[in-house]
Amino acid sequence: METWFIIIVSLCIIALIKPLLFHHNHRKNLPPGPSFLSSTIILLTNSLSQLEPILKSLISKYGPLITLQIASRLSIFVSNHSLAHQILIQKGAVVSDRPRTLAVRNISSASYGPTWRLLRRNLASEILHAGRVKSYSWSRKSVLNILFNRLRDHEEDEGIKVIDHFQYAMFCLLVLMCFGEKVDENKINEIASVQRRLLLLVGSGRFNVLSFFPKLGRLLFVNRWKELLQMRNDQEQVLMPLIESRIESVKSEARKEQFVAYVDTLVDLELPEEDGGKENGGRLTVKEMVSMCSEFLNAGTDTTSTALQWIMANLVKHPHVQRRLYDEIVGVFGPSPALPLKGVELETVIKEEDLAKMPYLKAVVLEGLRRHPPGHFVLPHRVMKEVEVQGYTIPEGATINFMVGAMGLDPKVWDEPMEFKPERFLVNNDGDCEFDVTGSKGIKMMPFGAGRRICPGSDLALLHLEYFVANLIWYFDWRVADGYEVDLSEKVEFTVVMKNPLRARIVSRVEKMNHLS
Ligand code: HEM
Repeated sequence: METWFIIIVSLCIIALIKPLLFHHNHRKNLPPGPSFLSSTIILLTNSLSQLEPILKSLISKYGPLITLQIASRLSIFVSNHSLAHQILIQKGAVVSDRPRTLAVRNISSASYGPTWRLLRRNLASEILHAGRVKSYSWSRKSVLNILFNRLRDHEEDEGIKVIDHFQYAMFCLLVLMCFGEKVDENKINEIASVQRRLLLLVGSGRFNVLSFFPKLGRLLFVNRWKELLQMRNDQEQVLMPLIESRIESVKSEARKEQFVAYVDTLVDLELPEEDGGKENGGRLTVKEMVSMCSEFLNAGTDTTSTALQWIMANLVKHPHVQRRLYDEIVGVFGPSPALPLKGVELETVIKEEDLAKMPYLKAVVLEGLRRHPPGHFVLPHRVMKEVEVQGYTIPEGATINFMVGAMGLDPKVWDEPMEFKPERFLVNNDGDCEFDVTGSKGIKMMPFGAGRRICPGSDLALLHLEYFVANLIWYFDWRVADGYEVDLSEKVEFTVVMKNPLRARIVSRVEKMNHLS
């Protein structure tokens, strides 16, 4: 018999006994949900994203606020946008912690407190503020060139599997912002491979038991624990030399004038004393910087390339939407320029400061994020102080999860929610695109979360998406590859990706011959 089976049975027994011992006073007033035994099995055998279909059937039985319980740990699921607003915005101060997970130093898993504030403020004010983002605009143009060259290598193909190129391009971009260096294709592939392995394994749910029961899990699932350590070790082997080389080169006066990379901002951070600040003289260790850089790379690559693929798939599937977007671009910037010879830099690109002139482009990107948010859940939040929601009591220590995917498709909020209709985001059908993606006044969808833990990279992500979509459509006509159908079925990896990746036939809008003549 499999060891994991014995463990699950034992955990189920603990699950049955422990709540009776410790939580009988709260149980009466908890949001409804299935029994401890069902909850335990559901939570231990699925990753958060794999839970979605099970949760949808539980919602139809119990309503939009559900409790699942495993041992003494409560997981609450919220599928309704106004409840999400009530909890994340109105009661944000008490739900902004994170559950304790496998200890790594980064922003997304930091407890709500001084260290989280320091790390998040550093990212927001040193890297993601508008001025700094603008200083990286040369890197976006450079990566657009890389992407175009890769696509043109396959222009004659029957159908290009574009996701590989999107992922590669996003990695190039984020690696540049993170380490400040252009690295060669082999190195990018090495970084991408080690980062994706980590993401996919964590996303598979195999490490859930280590997160739920960190001490017991390490003892009982020794091999799984070793596998995780090995992966972290591999990651350190790849990222540490890049960090160390950047630190060394910044020390030399000659490099000081160059642009600021994420690593540069981590070097001088002083951690609060109560959170390990005494070790290493209050500074982050290089291993901790590996975790921080890993978070930066994963947060900005997988999510954005997933979203880009979904958007382009919809533009291929709905030629009238692509046409309208193309007309808008031509209306603002004129006819598509000719592609330069391969290997020659693009002279003309749509500049990022001009993206704001295109409301339909913005609407297309927002519709992509509504219909296919890369994450169907935000990261779990931990309740810091007992809180009342809709007459129920959610106790301190409970975990709250928000069902982003379900909110974007709620027929009570969205007309024909399954359809791809960017115009729903336009005021008066063809005016401006006005939509508050932060949800601070009210939540209709929340692809970036909402409240104090909202994604700090949302503006950068929207810029990347608008910039790449606009330039890809200005230069190329995107068509369905022969013998292929755009299939919008989903598959859960770390993000929710296309089950059958997009294969598109990409035709340059202006023949190269025109340019040569
Ligand atoms: C389309 C692209 C992106 C999507 C859909 C996305 C979505 C999200 C979501 C749903 C969360 C969790 C919010 C919560 O727990 O309430 C999050 C957190 C986070 N994201 Fe993003 N994100 C994207 C791009 C980026 C980029 C480009 C960066 C930075 C380079 C970034 C950095 C982060 C960080 C550091 C957190 C943790 C915040 C915290 O715990 O305080 N994300 N993101």
